[in-house]
Amino acid sequence: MAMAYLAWRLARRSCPSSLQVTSFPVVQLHMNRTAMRASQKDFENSMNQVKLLKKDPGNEVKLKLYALYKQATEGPCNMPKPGVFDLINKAKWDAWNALGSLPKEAARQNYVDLVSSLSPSLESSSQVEPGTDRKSTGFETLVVTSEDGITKIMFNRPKKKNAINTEMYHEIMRALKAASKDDSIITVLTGNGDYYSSGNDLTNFTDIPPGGVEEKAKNNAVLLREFVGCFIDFPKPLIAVVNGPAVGISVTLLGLFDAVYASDRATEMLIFGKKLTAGEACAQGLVTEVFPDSTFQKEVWTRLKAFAKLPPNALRISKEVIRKREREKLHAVNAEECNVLQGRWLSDECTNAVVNFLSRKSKL
Ligand SMILES: CCCCC/C=C/C(=O)SCCNC(=O)CCNC(=O)[C@H](O)C(C)(C)COP(=O)(O)OP(=O)(O)OC[C@H]1O[C@@H](n2cnc3c(N)ncnc32)[C@H](O)[C@@H]1OP(=O)(O)O
Repeated sequence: MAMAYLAWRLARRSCPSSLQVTSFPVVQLHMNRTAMRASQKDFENSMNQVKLLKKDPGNEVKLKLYALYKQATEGPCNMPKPGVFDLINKAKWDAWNALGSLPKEAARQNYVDLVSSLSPSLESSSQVEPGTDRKSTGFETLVVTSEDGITKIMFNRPKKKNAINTEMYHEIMRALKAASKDDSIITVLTGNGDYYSSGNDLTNFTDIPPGGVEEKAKNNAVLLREFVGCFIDFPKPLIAVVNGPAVGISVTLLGLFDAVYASDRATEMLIFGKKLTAGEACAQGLVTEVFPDSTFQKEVWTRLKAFAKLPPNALRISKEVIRKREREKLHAVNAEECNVLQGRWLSDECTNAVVNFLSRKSKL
């Protein structure tokens, strides 16, 4: 895909000088959390978060929280059953009693999960204890976490090399919109597994609506325009942590990030199907800085943590000043390219390329 204007912008981008670093293994932290049961600390953080709920979660959820809290701290219900007219205490007793012999640890985990699922309705988490790791649920294709001023949006289809299917396009847009409004200072996109992303999921082209391929191409153009538009308009510093190879739309988007850090394991496939190494992409201004794969995560996250301590308003305003002149033009180019692509998706060349890929492993 030739995005001439972006390519021109990228060619002007220079690699900034090094910044100081400290240790910040965010990825490891996240993996440990998911692999283990909720700790007492997680439980206490969740109790604090409940106090910050902006919206009333409703009686059903409050009863569930009460019951899980009692079960986690005292074990199975040990109170005499209240009388039928003591409605409130009876409802609480019923909820607790319904948990039966659920172990304390499981109740603690369920409590943490339940609070985590309520996180979109949390009050500004600037009031949340520093260092608290909040994980947003409700995403099928992403893992979204917020910690130490950094919202991390991680593509999470590693078995498909993080190919972007229709659901993932929508979820990325949703995550970006939420990140633009949350209390994080910077937003990071990265990939889970050995790829950053293999670009558009080519099976997207096989799901043909009743209006046929023309309707499909039109829908794709609308989706792509909105998707790229979210990146053009994103108000906070946006950083790509390119952990492995990047292909197609995932490369094109890099031009809309404020910094792109790449592992030297990353290769990018660009115009004319040429593969660029991360070093070559850096020399061309597409990548800000390249790190050896062995130290990539540690060095990059350390640096990002330092960024996230910078004054948030100054960062936002600087981005606005730098980007506002080009935003209108980028939207115009985006609209034009989506129109062109709508036609290209109906071409024999595109059909053949998709069929060739899908028929490699008899996916057709
Ligand atoms: C709204 C529409 C927007 C359109 C604009 C966007 C345009 C683009 O992004 S164009 C670029 C599209 N991407 C590609 O053409 C890449 C296709 N993939 C590959 O060439 C290769 O898979 C690879 C080089 C990325 C990796 O090769 P390899 O290491 O040999 O691994 P596999 O091919 O076995 O892949 C593992 C697994 O993942 C599936 N997969 C990988 N990429 C995609 C993809 N882009 N779409 C769909 N599926 C993908 C692959 O089929 C394998 O699946 P299984 O066979 O089920 O294991």
